[in-house]
Amino acid sequence: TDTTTRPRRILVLNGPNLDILGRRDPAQYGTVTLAELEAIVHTEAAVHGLEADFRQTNREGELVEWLHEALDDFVGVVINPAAYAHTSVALHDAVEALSVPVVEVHLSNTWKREPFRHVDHVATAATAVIAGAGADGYRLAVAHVATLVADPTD
Ligand SMILES: O=C(O)[C@]1(O)C[C@H](CCCOc2ccccc2)[C@@H](O)[C@H](O)C1
Repeated sequence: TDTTTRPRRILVLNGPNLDILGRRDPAQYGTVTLAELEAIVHTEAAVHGLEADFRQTNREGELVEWLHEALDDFVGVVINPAAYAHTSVALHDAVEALSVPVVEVHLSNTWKREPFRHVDHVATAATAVIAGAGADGYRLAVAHVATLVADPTD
């Protein structure tokens, strides 16, 4: 019998333009970089005995295919869909297909910004949404997924 316990993994997904975070537009997103967000996520995941798989892409279909991995391979998902939150029914449907918790995060408070950011197709399928808390929102999102997936027998 396999007595080794496999680490419980969460998937942390980042959408378009988050790869240039910190290089431009400090007014909206501060000086935080994607690498700094990744460090925050790995640290918080470890606090809860979870392992985070942190990814970024500018391609909508890649986000859809990565979400499909959470059907079998992950206990929870944190996603910053970036601008695709405001446009993508495909991401809505992929999130809706999942049975594991999905927590959406936006660095900025999108409700305080341009009207075109007040549509959020991912939010209408997600378990929870954290917007406007900056980098701390990523930490909070990981902590919330940890709460939702906590094993009572641990
Ligand atoms: O607040 C967020 O996290 C957003 O998801 C960030 C997206 C933008 C990602 C970063 O885009 C940059 C654009 C220029 C310079 C630096 C980052 C934006 O389209 C969403 O409405 C809210």
